[in-house]
Amino acid sequence: MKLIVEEARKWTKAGKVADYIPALGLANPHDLSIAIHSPNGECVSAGDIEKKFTLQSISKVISLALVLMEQGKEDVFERVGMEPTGDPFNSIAKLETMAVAKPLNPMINAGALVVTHMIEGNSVDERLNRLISFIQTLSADSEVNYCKEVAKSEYETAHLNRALCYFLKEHGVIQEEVEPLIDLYTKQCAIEMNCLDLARIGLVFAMDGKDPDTGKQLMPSAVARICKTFMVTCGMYNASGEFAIKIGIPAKSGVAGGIMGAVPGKYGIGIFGPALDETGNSIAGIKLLELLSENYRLSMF
Ligand SMILES: NC(=O)CC[C@H](N)C(=O)O
Repeated sequence: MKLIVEEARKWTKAGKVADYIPALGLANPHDLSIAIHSPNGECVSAGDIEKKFTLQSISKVISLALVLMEQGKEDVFERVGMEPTGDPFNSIAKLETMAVAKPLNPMINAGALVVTHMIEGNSVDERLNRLISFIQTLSADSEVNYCKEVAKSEYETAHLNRALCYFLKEHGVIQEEVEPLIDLYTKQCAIEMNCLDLARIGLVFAMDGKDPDTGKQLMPSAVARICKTFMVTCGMYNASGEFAIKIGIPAKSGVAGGIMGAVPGKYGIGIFGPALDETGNSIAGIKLLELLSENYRLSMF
C-alpha cells in the first residue's frame, strides 16, 4: 500500500488546493493518505493517516441518509431530483431553466442545501448536533466534530450558496431564513476527521447500513442503497461518468480533498489528498483509486 501511495503522490504536483474557501488554501498539496476498512475489522492504511480534513461535499451523502431516515424518500424526492447534471457542483444554471425550480440531485450544492434545510430541530445547534452524532456513530469515533475555522471561512465567503438559497426560497423549495441555513450548511461541510474514520463510514454504506462491529443496522438498507446509487451517478461531480468507467466504485468527494469509497459488501475506503484536478476531485486520490481498482479488481461493473 505504501508503494501505491508514493506512486500516486507524484500526481499531487499536477493539482491545486481549493482556495475559494480561504481556510482550505492552507492545506499542504503534497499530503496523501488512504485507509481501507474490511468487514472483519481489518484496516490497511498508508500515508499521512492522522491528518484531519473537512468533509465538504462528502457530508452531502450523510445528511441525505439522515434526512431519508427521518422524513422518508417521498418527502425528500418531492423537493430534490435523482438525475445527474453534468454541470459543476455549484452551478445555478439548471435551476433557472427547469420548469420547476427543483434541484436535479442532492449531490450538487443546490440539492444539498435543500437536504440540509430538511434536517429537523429547533435551532442550528440542535440540527448540527443530530448530524454530528449520526456521523460519530457511523465512524465509531465520538470525538468527531466540526472545524470552527473552516466553517467561519466558508460562512464569510459563501455568496454563491446564498444565491442558490435565495433562488430556492423565492420558488418555495425552502422556507427557512437563508442565514441560519448557510450557518448550518457551512458547519456541516466543516465536519472534520481523518481517513480512518472516513473509511469506517464508507464501510457502513458498503455493508448496506450495518455496523461492521456490532451488526446493528445504523440506517435501513434501502437508504444505504439510494446513497450508493447517487455516489455512482453524481458522487464525483461532473467527472462521475469517467470515474465509473475507470474505477467503478460508489464514491463521494469533497473540495478539501477527501474521497469516501464504498465497495459493495467488501470495503470502506477513506482518502485524503488536497491537491485537486479541474473538476474539484483529489487528483492523487483518483490516481490511487485507479491503481487499486486495477490491481484488486474492485470495479463493481
Ligand atoms: N464540492 C464541495 O466539496 C463543495 C462544498 C463546499 N462547502 C461548497 O459548498 O462550496
